[in-house]
Amino acid sequence: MPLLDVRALHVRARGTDLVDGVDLRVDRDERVAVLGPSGSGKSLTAAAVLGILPPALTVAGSVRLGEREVLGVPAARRARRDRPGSVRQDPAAALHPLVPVGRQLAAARGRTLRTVRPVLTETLRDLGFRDPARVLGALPAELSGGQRQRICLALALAGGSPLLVADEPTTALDVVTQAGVLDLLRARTGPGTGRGLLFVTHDIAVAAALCDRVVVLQDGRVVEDGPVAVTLRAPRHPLTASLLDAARDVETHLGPLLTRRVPA
Ligand SMILES: Nc1ncnc2c1ncn2[C@@H]1O[C@H](COP(=O)(O)OP(=O)(O)OP(=O)(O)O)[C@@H](O)[C@H]1O
Repeated sequence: MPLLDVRALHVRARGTDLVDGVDLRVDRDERVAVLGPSGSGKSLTAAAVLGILPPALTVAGSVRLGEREVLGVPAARRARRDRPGSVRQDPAAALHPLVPVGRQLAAARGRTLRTVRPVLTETLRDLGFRDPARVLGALPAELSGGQRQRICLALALAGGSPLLVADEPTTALDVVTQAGVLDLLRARTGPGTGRGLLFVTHDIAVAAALCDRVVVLQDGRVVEDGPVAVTLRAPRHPLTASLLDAARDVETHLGPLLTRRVPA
């Protein structure tokens, strides 16, 4: 049984289908990229899975987490196991600004900081923090953007759901920090971890580097769905081909710069 099974998902605003019959699934140990241009319905699809759609939007279809139907159930009314871990583009917005990071991480586990301090210290060390004690006592504003995003990843992992939904989690980060967050996502989800990842991005290079399968959206509809290696080698839909061409253009321009050596 898939971790996530979305069938014929519709999200509507005032009679217009913004998401128009999306089917997608994420299996255990699988990383799936949802790729598409701006406005194609990626974030609304992710929001429907997470239960965070604005109330003015109406939904139809089915979103199953394991065997449980959750479509239309807001995150706040869901059982903990039905709240997928969530990593968003803006980590500052995902964290309470006035509560120390350690207390937020403990609360995500439904515990007090005192009882889970050793586990959290270990988790933060695993996520590359050299000074976990300071980080546990810090307010989000006292951390860098990349550190905050790693805390959001820790929060997402602490929730207990085997499914992670990441919506453009690296878009706001510099390339070095971006690579670090992608490495962590690669290590914590996918083959051998028992976890699945739904990864929303407009960046085909990031999708290719991280995910096993890619689902391409255009105007709220799935236009292509297949293994990353096959789909990107031989795209069947013109949109996928044009996204690939754009990525190749960047590579053509960057290639000479990347191989140029700094003179000694
Ligand atoms: N609350 C809302 N009310 C009405 N329309 C909305 C609402 N939220 C999003 N939309 C519209 O729905 C469409 C899909 O939006 P969505 O945010 O899912 O796109 P996206 O593919 O994630 O784009 P981006 O990459 O720019 O984030 C867009 O045309 C957007 O303007």
